[in-house]
Amino acid sequence: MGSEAQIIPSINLSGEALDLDGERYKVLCTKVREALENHGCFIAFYDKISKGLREDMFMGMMSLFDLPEETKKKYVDPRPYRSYLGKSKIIPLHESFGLDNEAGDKMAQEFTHLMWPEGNPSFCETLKSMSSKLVEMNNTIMKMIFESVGMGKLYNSHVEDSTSVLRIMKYKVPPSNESAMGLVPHTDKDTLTILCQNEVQGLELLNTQGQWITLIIPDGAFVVMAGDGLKARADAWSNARFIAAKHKVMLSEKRERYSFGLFAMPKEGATIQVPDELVDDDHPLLYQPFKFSDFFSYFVENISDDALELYAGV
Ligand SMILES: O=C(O)CCC(=O)C(=O)O
Ligand SMILES: [Fe+2]
Repeated sequence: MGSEAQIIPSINLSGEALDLDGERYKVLCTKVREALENHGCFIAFYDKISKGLREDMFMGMMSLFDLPEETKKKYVDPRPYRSYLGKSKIIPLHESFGLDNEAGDKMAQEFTHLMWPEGNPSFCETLKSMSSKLVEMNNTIMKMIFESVGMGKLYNSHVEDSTSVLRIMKYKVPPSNESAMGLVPHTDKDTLTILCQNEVQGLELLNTQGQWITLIIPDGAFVVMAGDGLKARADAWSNARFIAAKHKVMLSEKRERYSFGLFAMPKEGATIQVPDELVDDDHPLLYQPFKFSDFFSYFVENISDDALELYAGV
């Protein structure tokens, strides 16, 4: 298992690496693209998100999940994967919140006010700072992907068309000595996911040989994963073929696992459509044009591993 895990590339996206001159920056962009083409995933080091900010985030998350169940249940949002989820029959060890970044800083204020009516200004600031830095990281990676597939000119309109959700998660310690499912196998439906965890491992990836491998994520590193949205979009931009990483969470440690992540996706109403000039015999159309939000609703109603193929596949 361990040696398999090592094949998932680790990519240094620190300030210095991003400041490389033209040729070396291009090499880095290629590394990002190839990781997403070959594995749907890579481990990223990103120093613009400091250790202190990560620690503040996990501290705040611990006090958030320690709040009474009735308080946490007050967080309700009609859109999927936002409302507080706890005590689920399918994934009883998992608890989560999904905060919409569309509302910007207001989201952090309203959320912290709802959870702590007396206020929690420090966690509010941490949430604002973390979500804006994750959005910046997401944009940096998306720009590299666009440049690597020769579509740099589409990057600005992509940013305008995108939104994101910040998900905050806790996994309880499994009740017996055996490992237990924290989150069922799935691909993310979004464009790109960036995850960060405390020191408790548990994320597993289905590799291209069909084996589950445990990702050993170094302290402070991030996991970047392509979702179904990137798979479909990359096809539409340039016939690029990315893998949407299938993953799950398995818990075996005697400590609670905390993770948070940015899920970037097209805004409501954005359509994914391959331009005619990109379709030829060598690059046949893979997906019919579709509205991302309609696909997402379809997925929520018909949970399926092959939702993208079933919904939009040619
Ligand atoms: O907690 C994690 O590390 C993974 C979370 C995840 O896969 C998800 O929320 O889609
Ligand atoms: Fe996921």
